[in-house]
Amino acid sequence: MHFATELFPTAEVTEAQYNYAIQHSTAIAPHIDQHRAESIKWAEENDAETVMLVHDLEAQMLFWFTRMMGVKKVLEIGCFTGYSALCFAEGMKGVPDAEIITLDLPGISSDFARAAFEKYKTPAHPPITLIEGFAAETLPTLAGKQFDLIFIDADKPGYRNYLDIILNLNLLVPGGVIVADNILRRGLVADSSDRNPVTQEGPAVIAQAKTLDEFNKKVVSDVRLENVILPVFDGLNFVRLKKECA
Ligand SMILES: C[S@@+](CC[C@H](N)C(=O)[O-])C[C@H]1O[C@@H](n2cnc3c(N)ncnc32)[C@H](O)[C@@H]1O
Repeated sequence: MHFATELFPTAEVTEAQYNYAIQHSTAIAPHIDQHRAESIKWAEENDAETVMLVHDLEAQMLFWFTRMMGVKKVLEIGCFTGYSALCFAEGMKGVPDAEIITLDLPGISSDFARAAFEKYKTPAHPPITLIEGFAAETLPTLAGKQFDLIFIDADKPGYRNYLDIILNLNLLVPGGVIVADNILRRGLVADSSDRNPVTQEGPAVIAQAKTLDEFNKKVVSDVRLENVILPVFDGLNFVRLKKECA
């Protein structure tokens, strides 16, 4: 049985299922929907890629997941316009001493994100601090801090190094979870043969997928970690640091 094609028989049915899931899942707060619309408009006007934003349903999932885990401290690698960071903030609304640190390169998307964090902040939401610079350089400056949830959604070739830094500097609390996005990269990680039409985009996308494969292999073979990869959106790897590693 071809599991995926049985469950998602055509592109139209898949789209309909995603829309159904969005409509029948707890709605995201209106200001986050508004920020998504503003981000898309901003991206179109500034020649940035709207595809960078997490999917609407993924936004609902990040909010829900933050709530479910009772998260207090979030680290995000890859802020872009701040959309996913606002989802985490909503998930931690009302949680005492909660905080979010998000990393990205200096530039206009970071300026836009910072303005949004200011615009949508309330006394009930945790503060969001955006640190600009190459994540490989800014991550080590967080030594001494620990996070319950780390969302990796930046440059794909960097994932493997970010994981090493996180583990070497104990940035993840034992029992904490890393959520790594895009780890199946449009199917290329599992199948980069000619069967996958994405390969026609050139060798760079295949090389990028190879780095994600290395990340996934490192995760599953590291005895300190336990994980599950879900083939939803562009692929999510949920990675938990075992408690006995404390
Ligand atoms: C997919 S977007 C993040 C989207 C965001 N999580 C959201 O859904 O709202 C990836 C971001 O990673 C940033 N990025 C790329 N390379 C980076 C690096 N070396 N260090 C820090 N950030 C980087 C990009 O500037 C971009 O804004």
